[in-house]
Amino acid sequence: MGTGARSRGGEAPAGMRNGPGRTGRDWTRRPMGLPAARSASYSRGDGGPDVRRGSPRPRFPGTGVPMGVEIRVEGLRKSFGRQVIWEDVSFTVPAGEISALLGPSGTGKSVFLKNLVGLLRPDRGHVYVGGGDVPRLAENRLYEMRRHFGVLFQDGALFGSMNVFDNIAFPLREHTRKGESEIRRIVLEKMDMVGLAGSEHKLPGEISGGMKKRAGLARALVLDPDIILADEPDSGLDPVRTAYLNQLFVDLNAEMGATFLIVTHDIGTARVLPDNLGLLFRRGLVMFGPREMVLSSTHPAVNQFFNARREGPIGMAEEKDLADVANEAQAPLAMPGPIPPQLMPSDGSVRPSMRRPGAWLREHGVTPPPGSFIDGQGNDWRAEWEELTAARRRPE
Ligand SMILES: Nc1ncnc2c1ncn2[C@@H]1O[C@H](COP(=O)(O)OP(=O)(O)OP(=O)(O)O)[C@@H](O)[C@H]1O
Repeated sequence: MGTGARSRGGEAPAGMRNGPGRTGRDWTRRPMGLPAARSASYSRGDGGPDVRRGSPRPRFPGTGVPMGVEIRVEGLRKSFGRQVIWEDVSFTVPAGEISALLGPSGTGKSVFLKNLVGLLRPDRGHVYVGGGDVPRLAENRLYEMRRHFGVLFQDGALFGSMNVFDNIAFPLREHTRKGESEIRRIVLEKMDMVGLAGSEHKLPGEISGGMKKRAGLARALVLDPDIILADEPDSGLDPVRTAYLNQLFVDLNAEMGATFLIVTHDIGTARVLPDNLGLLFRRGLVMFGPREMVLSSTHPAVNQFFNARREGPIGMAEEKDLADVANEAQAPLAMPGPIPPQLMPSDGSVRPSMRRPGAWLREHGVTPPPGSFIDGQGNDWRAEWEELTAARRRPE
């Protein structure tokens, strides 16, 4: 894949350093009560540059990689009739980074993505993207704004009667005045990127679930979006296909520098793929922040969810009986599982937004859970990082 240079593998970016100021942690101590946080803010700016077409995209410092656009969400609330889905959601999806949003079924993750692109309107609140506030954009500006998003829907959302090529070409024919030869060049390039070369003439009914997802992803990429939203891209995929898809996201982010927000139920994906993690629960955003912050958290819902445990406030029907939660509160605190090394681009280069393993923990005086950063070969990535990345950084 591409030639863009990138080299900043280092500490957490400035705006991400405002996590809780904790000191060394005793893993056996239960935190005082259930934190009731409904929102988390890791704002890195004012909504980013104006991304109307024609303005040059900023680049990651010291690299040739263009940087995507941040999404800043403030005080968002959404209900359907009397059903409040979530409220007071505030956080920033950092530009050019990979973020993942998780939460028990029905907590409104898909509804949240639809609010970001203006397919649904919130009751109140703001979604700032590239100088505009999505819920308040007039229809023509909203149409223009959507060109900055590439959206991968759960099932790929392909038109059954069109072959793969025409499905992927659809946004180019709909949104641009490009000629057919230019469209062909772009479509084949994106098909190649997602490993679908040679499948142009197949109908969606003739390809596997994984191929449909990749076709949906190629279609999301054809307008060179600044932001890619993916709604459960791994649903229905076997673990091997999921691993390939995750690697593809990492490689695409390394190549394009776009901002990725991925909704997933897959804890394995959440633990190794993103730079940032968020959890929706109890009609709000419980936590959003750097992967190491979330995976080392002892917040009961966060700890329970990201370690896939039964013990904690999340029950089968979203919330547990309060008596059960009170009983469990007597038990010693379950230690977060080891934080795995983050997935590297397949060419071994360093993505601009990747942080040195353990950087956030060290900066905040948090002891890593035992066994953290050890890969399948037994290498400790905190020790190996400098050596490995120095050899693998691409020249500018
Ligand atoms: N257009 C709509 N009208 C009314 N209710 C809706 C609409 N869209 C979604 N909902 C409701 O909003 C809630 C959240 O749905 P959503 O699909 O966003 O959940 P989710 O977290 O993505 O779930 P899952 O993980 O199971 O995919 C559900 O109760 C759903 O029924």
